[in-house]
Amino acid sequence: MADRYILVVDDQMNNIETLGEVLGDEHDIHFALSAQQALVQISQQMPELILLDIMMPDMDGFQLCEILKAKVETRDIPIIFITSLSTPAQETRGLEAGAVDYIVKPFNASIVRARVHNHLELKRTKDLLRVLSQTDALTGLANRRRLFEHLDAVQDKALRLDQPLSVLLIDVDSFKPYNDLYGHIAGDVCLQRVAGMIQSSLRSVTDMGARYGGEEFCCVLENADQELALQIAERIRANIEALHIPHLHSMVLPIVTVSVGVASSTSSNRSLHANLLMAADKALYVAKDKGRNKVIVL
Ligand SMILES: Nc1nc2c(ncn2[C@@H]2O[C@H](COP(=O)(O)OP(=O)(O)OP(=O)(O)O)[C@@H](O)[C@H]2O)c(=O)[nH]1
Repeated sequence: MADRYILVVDDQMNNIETLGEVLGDEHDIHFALSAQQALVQISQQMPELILLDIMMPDMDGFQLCEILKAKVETRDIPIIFITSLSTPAQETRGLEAGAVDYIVKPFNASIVRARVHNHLELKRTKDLLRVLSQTDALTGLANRRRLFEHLDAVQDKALRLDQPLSVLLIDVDSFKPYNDLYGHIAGDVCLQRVAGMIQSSLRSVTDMGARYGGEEFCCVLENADQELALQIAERIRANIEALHIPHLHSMVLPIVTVSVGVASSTSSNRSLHANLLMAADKALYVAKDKGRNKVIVL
């Protein structure tokens, strides 16, 4: 698979070729002849695992490992040192720099294959667990934990880049009567459809939809001022209405509708950043109070 490759970093071409022969049948192998070249390649496409030599001119393997472990984007890439430096002190230094393993040359081909296999399995399991721990099981949207992590990150970014940031709080109207009339399982299906429509009404790269609570959703809109946030909120409201999911006991219409609270901040109004959710919640309350199926900004 193109997005699953192993990067071999070694200044000796013959070492790269040997590892290519050992692993090439089962893995996509890319190589870099220096630490600098490796950094460029990693910034273009993230490898699944790195096999790293230590003694290289300019920057050695220990330094490269430390740089990669210090960056959020690269710190989870497993690094295996593969080197002729064999003292316990050198091996300790490699493992303390953050490597998952340390293989001394000359190596045994089947042991290298087995270790690479094991570390890839471990990495894939960790990745899967991370995704599961950040995903809402019913709707597939981001869960609250992921939402708050994301909000922290985008708030910092908005301040740094001097960009506006908006959030939407979306609540399904009269959902208790929906459950009471159609049953809890139908209620779950309704939430899935609403979540799917929220997701597909957002901009793909800059927006995130999350399940905030039971029948409540939150969207984080990067680089969106109040005007754009209102447009997106209205699109979500109208698209959900257009699903025409029957709801004969709704106090609004005989179909499922949502109310939306909108809050926006600009970098000239920094104090709002911490309070965006609270402001959106107040706007949502007003949307409910004014009859539901509405988008409100205060
Ligand atoms: N089916 C289903 N129902 C849920 C889930 N989470 C929360 N609910 C239900 O959502 C309903 C929310 O009801 P309320 O908070 O009273 O609000 P409402 O009836 O939607 O009224 P308004 O929000 O004021 O329009 C409750 O009956 C919850 O049991 C879920 O995961 N599945």
